[in-house]
Amino acid sequence: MAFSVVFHHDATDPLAVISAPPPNESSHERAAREEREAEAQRISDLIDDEIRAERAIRKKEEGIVKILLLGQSESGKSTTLKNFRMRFARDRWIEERASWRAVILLNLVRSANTILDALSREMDNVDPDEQDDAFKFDDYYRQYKVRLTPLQVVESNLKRLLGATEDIQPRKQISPTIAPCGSPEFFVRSRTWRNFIQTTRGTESPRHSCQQDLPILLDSTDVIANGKDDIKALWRDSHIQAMLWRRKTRLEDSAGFFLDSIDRLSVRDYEPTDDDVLRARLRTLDIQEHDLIVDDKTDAPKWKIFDVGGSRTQRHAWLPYFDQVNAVIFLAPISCFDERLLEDPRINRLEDSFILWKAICSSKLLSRTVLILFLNKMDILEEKIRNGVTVKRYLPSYGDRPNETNDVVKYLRQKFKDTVRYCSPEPRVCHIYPTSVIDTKNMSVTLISVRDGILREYLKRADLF
Ligand SMILES: Nc1nc2c(ncn2[C@@H]2O[C@H](COP(=O)(O)OP(=O)(O)OP(=O)(O)O)[C@@H](O)[C@H]2O)c(=O)[nH]1
Ligand SMILES: [Mg+2]
Repeated sequence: MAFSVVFHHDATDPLAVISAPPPNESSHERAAREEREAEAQRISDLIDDEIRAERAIRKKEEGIVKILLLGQSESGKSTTLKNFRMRFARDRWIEERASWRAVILLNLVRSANTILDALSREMDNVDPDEQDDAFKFDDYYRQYKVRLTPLQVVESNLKRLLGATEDIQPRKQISPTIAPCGSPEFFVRSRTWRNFIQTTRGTESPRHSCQQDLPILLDSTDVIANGKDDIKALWRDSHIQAMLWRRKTRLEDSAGFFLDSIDRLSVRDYEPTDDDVLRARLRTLDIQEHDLIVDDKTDAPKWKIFDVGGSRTQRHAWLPYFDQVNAVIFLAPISCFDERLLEDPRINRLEDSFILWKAICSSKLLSRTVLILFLNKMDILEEKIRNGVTVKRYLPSYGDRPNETNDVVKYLRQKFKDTVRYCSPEPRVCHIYPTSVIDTKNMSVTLISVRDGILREYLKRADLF
C-alpha cells in the first residue's frame, strides 16, 4: 500500500527549513528526492559501519606492541624474527622446525649447483675477461660435473615442493666488489609457505614433513648422500675456492655452514636444529605478521612483529605500516661495505643501508617511534677483516683508522648515530646493538634488552596519553 510522508517542520528551526521538501513538489520530483535520500542514507550507514569496524579493530589492538623489522634484502630481518619466535614462541617454533627441512636441503643443493655452474663457465671459457694464467680445469673436474648432474633435478623437485619461484636475475659485476653473480634467488609467497607449514604440522611424525612430501625429501636426501663426497671435495678444493673468488661468485651467507654440515644433513632421519633453521635462507615476499607473548605477566601487552621484504621493489609496501608501529628494528649488515645490491649492482650495500636509515630517521610518520638499530653480520665483518680486506678501499671516508673490527664498528656506529641526531624531526633516543643474529647465545641477551627497552618506552608513552 502506498503511503505519503507528512513533514511537520518548525519554521523557527533553520535545519528543519533546510531539510524540508520544496513546496509544490510534483510526485515525480518527490520520487527522485526520496531515491536520493535513500542513497545518502545507505552511504551514511556504510560509513558508520566502517567507523564501528575500525573502532573495534583499534579496541582489539589496544595493548598490542607493534614492531616493524626494516632493512635491505639479506640484512637479517627474518633471522631476527626467527630469534624472537625461538625465544618467545618456543612451542610453535618447535612444531614448525621440521618444515624447514626442504628449505635447508634446497639451500644446500643451490650452493652446490652454483659452484658447478661457475665451474662449467670456467671450463667452457664463456667469459671474455678470462685470465690466461688462471688454473685450467681439466677432465678430472669434468667428472664431478657429470656425477653431480642429478642435483639439478633435486633443485627443481624441492622448488616445486615449496611452491618456490625464481626472481632476481644476477647481473655481471661492474666493479672490483663482491659480485652478485650466482644463481637467481628464489622466494616462496607467504601464503604458500603458511600452507606448507600447516600441512606439515600436526602429522603423526613431527620429525618428517607430511606423508605426501616425504618421498621427495627422502629421494633428494639420497641423491645428496650419493654425491656428498664429490660436493665436499669440490667445496674444499683450493683451485675451486680461488676460481669462486676470482669470478666473484656469489654464494649465500649460509652456504659454507650447510656445505660443511653435509654429512649431518644427508641422512634419511635428519631433523633440522635451531641453528639450521636460523641459517636457512628464504627470501621474504609479502608482509609477514607474527604474534608473540614476550612477558608472562597477565597485564603485559602482546607483541605483533611485521617482517617485510627488503629488496628495492618491495620497499613501497613498508609505508602503510609507518603510522601504526611502536618500534622499528632496523638491520644494517655492516659486513657489506664491499658488496653491491643484487637488484642494482651500481649501488654499494652499505651506502644503501645509510640511505634507508636516513629516510627512516627523517620520516615524520616515525618521529615518535622507538628506533633500534642492529649493526648486523659482525661475524662476517670479523672474518673479512681477518682475511685482509681493507675497509678504506671501499669506504674512503674511513681514512687511516686501523683496519680492525672494533674501530670499524665504532666508526660506523657514530655515522648511524649522527644521522639520528641530524635527521630526526624531534630529539629521540636510538638503541644501537652490534649483532650476529645467527649467534643465538648472544642474541638471547640482546633480545631481553630490546624487549625491556621497547616496553619501558611503550609504558612511558601510554602514561602520557
Ligand atoms: N653469518 C651471518 N649470517 C647472517 C646474519 N644475519 C643473517 N644472516 C644470513 O643471511 C641470510 C639472509 O638473512 P634473512 O634474515 O633472510 O634476510 P632478510 O633481511 O629477511 O632478507 P629479505 O627477506 O630478502 O628482505 C640468511 O641466510 C641468514 O642466515 C649474521 O649476522 N651472520
Ligand atoms: Mg626476510
